[in-house]
Amino acid sequence: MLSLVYIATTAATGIILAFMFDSWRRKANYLPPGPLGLPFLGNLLQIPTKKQYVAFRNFGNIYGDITTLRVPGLTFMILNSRKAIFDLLDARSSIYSDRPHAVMCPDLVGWDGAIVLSNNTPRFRNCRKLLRKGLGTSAVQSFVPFINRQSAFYLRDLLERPDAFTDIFRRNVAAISMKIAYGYDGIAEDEEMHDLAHKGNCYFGETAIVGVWLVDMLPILRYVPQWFPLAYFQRYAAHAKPVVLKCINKPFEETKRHMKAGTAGASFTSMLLQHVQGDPEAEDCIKYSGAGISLGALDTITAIMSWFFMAMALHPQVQAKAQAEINKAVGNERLPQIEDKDSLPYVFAVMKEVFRWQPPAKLVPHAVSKDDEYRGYFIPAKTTLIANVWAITHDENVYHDADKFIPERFSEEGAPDCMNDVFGFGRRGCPGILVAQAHVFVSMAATLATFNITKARDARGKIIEPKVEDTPGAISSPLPFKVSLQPRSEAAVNLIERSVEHSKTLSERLEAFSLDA
Ligand code: HEM
Repeated sequence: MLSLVYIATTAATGIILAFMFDSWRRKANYLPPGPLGLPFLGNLLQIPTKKQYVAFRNFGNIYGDITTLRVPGLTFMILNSRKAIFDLLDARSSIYSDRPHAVMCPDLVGWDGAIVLSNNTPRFRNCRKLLRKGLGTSAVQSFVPFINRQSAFYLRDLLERPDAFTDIFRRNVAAISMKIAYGYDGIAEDEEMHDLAHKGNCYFGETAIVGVWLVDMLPILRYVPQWFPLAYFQRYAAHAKPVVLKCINKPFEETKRHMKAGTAGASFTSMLLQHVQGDPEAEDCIKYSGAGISLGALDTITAIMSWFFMAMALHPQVQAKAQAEINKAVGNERLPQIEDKDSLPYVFAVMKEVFRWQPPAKLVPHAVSKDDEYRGYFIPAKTTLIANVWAITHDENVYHDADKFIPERFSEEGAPDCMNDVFGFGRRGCPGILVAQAHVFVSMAATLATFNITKARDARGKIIEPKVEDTPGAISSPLPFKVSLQPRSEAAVNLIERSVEHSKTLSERLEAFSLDA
C-alpha cells in the first residue's frame, strides 16, 4: 500500500515538474527570435524614431518573419510576411483581435471608449455589428450620389486654392464622413467643428503608437503630476483630453438635439438612435461607432490623396496615361463618377499602386488574448503583434521593383490584390473599406480629369523635387511638399464650374440611407 502511495506521489510530482519545466522552457526559449538588447532598455535603442517599418523589415530579414523585440514594459512581435500575418491575424482572428494595452492614448488623452483601441469584448462586437450595418454594401450605395456630388466642390476648392491641397482633402473627407455619421451639412463653414475633428485626430495619431510614450513603457508614471520634470506627457494630455472628448460628444449631442427638434437628416447615428432611445449602453455604442466613422476616414484618406499628388508629380507618364483613359471612357463633358470604375481600369490600378506604395497604416498592432503556438514558437497571451503592412506591400517576391511606382503591375496575370493588405486583418479589418475606396477613386479620377499635377518650381524657376518622406505616427502622410496644380484646359475650368452649379441642384441629404441587414 505504502509503495503504491510512493509511486503515485512520485508520478504526480514528475508530471507537475515536467509541466512546470515545459512551461518555463516554452516561455524562456521558444519565443520567436530577435536581436539581443540591453538590460532594462531591451531593443529600445535599436528602433529608430523614423521609418520603423523599414527597421522592422530589416530585422525580419535576419531573424525571420516573426521577430521578437523588447522595449521597457513591452515584449512585442513583428509579423513581416503576408503568410504569418494571415495565419495569425486572419485565420486565428478569434484570439488575435485584441489591441495592445496602453495608457497614454486611451486613459490620459481620452480615447478610452474608441472602438479602434478596444479589446475584442461584447461591447466591441456590438459596435462592429452597427458599423457593418451602416457601412455595408447597400448602405454605401446610398452614399454614392453624395460622394459624386461633393467631388465638384472639391475640384472648385482646388481651383481656388491650389497650394492648400492637403487642407482641401481634409475638408472634403470631413464633409462626407460627417454627413454619413451625423447627417451634418455645415462642416465646410463650421471652422470650430472642423478644427475639433482635425485636432482630435492628431491627438489620436500622435499618441496611439506603440512604444513611443514613456508612460506606456512605465505605466506607474501616470500618477506623476504635470510639473514633474519628465511629465511632458501629462501636460500634453491635459491639453488634448478636453478637445478629444468634445470631438466625440459634440456632434453626437447635436444629432440628438436635431432629432428632438425634428430637423435631423438621415445618418448612421440618427437611424440607429431611433431604435434605442433611453438605453445608455446602446447609445454609447452608437456614439463611438459614429466617431469611428468621422475620425477613421479623416487622416487616412487625406494621407492617401496626398501620396497620390506626390506620385503624379513624380510620374508624369503615369498621369498622362490615366488622363488618356479618362478622355476616352468618360469624355470631356462630365466628371468621372464612381459608376465609371469598370471602364477606368488603369485609373483603378493607379489607385491601388498608391495604396501599395504608401499604405497609410504601415504598422497595424493587434494583441492575442490566449497563449498560442505557431511554427513551434510560443506566443504568450497579451503579446502585441504588429503587422508590418509596408513590408508585405514591398515584398520583392510579390512586387518586382517594389520601391518603384508601377500601376501596370496590377494588369499582369495573377497580380496580387494589395487592397486585401492595406485595410487590416480578420475581425479588426477596416469597416470603412467600401466608403474609402469609393471616395478615393472618385477624388483621384476627378482630379486627373481636370488638373495636371507637376513638380513645383521655386522663385528662380528651379524644380523643387518632392521628398518621399513620411510623418511619424499611426497614420503615415507625406511631410509637407509642394506641387504645381494647373487646370488641364479652359474647358476643364468650365466643366468644374458647370459641375458645381449642377451639384448645387442635387439633394444635400442622404434621403435613402439604407442600413445593411
Ligand atoms: C484610405 C482609407 C483607409 C485606410 C487605409 C484604412 C485602414 C484601416 C486599418 C489598417 C485599420 C486597422 C485594421 C486592423 O487593426 O486590422 C482600420 C480600422 C478602422 N477604420 Fe479604416 N481605413 C480607411 C478609411 C476608413 C473610413 C472611410 C472609415 C469609416 C467610414 C474607417 C473606419 C475605421 C474604423 C472604425 C476602424 C477601427 C476598427 C477596429 O478597430 O475594429 N476607415 N482602418
